[in-house]
Amino acid sequence: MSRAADRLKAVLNHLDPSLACVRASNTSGQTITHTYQPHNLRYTNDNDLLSLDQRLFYEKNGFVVIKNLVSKEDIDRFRGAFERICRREVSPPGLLVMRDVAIANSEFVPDQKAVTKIQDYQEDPELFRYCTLPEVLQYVECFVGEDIMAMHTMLINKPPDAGKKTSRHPLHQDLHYFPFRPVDKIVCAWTAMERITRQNGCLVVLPGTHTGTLKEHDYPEWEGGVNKMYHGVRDFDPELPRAHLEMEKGDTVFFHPLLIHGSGMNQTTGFRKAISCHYASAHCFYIDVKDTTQENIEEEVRQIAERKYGVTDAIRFQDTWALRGRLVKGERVSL
Ligand SMILES: CCCC(=O)SCCNC(=O)CCNC(=O)[C@H](O)C(C)(C)COP(=O)(O)OP(=O)(O)OC[C@H]1O[C@@H](n2cnc3c(N)ncnc32)[C@H](O)[C@@H]1OP(=O)(O)O
Ligand SMILES: Nc1ncnc2c1ncn2[C@@H]1O[C@H](COP(=O)(O)OP(=O)(O)OP(=O)(O)O)[C@@H](O)[C@H]1O
Ligand SMILES: O=C(O)CCC(=O)C(=O)O
Ligand SMILES: [Fe+2]
Ligand SMILES: [Mg+2]
Repeated sequence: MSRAADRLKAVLNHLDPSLACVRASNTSGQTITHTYQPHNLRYTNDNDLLSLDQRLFYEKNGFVVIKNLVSKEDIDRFRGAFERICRREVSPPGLLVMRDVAIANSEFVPDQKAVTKIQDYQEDPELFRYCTLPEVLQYVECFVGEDIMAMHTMLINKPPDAGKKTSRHPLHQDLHYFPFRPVDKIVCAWTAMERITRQNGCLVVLPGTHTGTLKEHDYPEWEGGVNKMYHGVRDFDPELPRAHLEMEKGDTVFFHPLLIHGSGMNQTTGFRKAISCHYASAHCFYIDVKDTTQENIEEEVRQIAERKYGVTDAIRFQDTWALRGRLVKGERVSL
């Protein structure tokens, strides 16, 4: 970032919000004038980590990619932990193993369906280390503040498409799954565990959609089938510009829970891996989703809990989150 921008940032931090514009001099003594709109910086905090350009990018687009954030060594360790789970050498409590709806052969276990993702790895110490990495948390703090909960953990192992396009993830907003607010105090960290391209199904985002509202979600009408709980935004404007986020091993994208995103099919023979965690401020609060568009996902979670644990109404949707959430920094307040 330029010196002038640095100085502008310093000015902005001490500015009376009622002022309409600021003037600063650049290094050659010329006066530059910038319009200051306080609401433009509603999504990020200043902790001297994100540059002003990166903050403005997130404010405008709803995501920011940080190159080479997680080390290759750590990623190799996460991969090892994932393989141990696939080989059934370990079975952390609460872990959900999901197999692709169309695939019958696994990467590691013959005669088993391929693991397409594991979810809720909070009791696997090696995998959960990802959620506590200081290099990740320092960025998370820029979005949610100092008291941080790790709410939702996944390792996605997008399989080679079996020919039915079921390896796609429909366009969606993650907030659809979350009964907690405020929305701006939630952020996802998603780290590429290898080189991820359009070929193997990179993340696809609709920049700027984080400024909208939560939309109605349901299963897309795809001929080849859709994975359980992979709801998509019901009406989205197909003309909206898309950004295909091609990333290298270790690159990490932070994105807002209203940002519409998905991923395309994996047209390679390898399994495309990414590890992610959704963080929320520990000051967030639970909401009741009854009579909202989120009722349909609440009902599906209830059915799965019933099938898996034999519980019916004993556990509320909010409780399933309170049980899985883990404090990773500061103080646990209301989540
Ligand atoms: C920000 C958040 C974004 C997201 O989290 S989006 C995705 C959220 N996904 C999830 O929460 C994962 C949901 N998955 C699950 O709960 C389980 O994997 C699932 C689908 C219940 C299967 O559980 P298991 O009991 O381990 O599997 P099973 O082999 O006994 O099958 C039971 C019945 O489920 C079916 N099934 C299995 N995998 C599926 C799939 N991928 N898509 C759709 N249906 C699937 C399977 O055919 C079987 O059906 P049936 O009982 O024979 O009629
Ligand atoms: N009808 C739909 N409803 C919801 N999501 C969709 C629909 N059709 C496609 N998508 C999703 O839109 C996203 C972007 O698809 P797009 O075709 O732009 O990318 P891709 O398939 O990754 O790349 P490429 O165009 O190179 O094949 C993917 O997440 C895909 O799953
Ligand atoms: O890794 C991917 O394909 C995206 C997964 C995703 O967006 C999700 O599970 O919510
Ligand atoms: Fe998502
Ligand atoms: Mg496509």
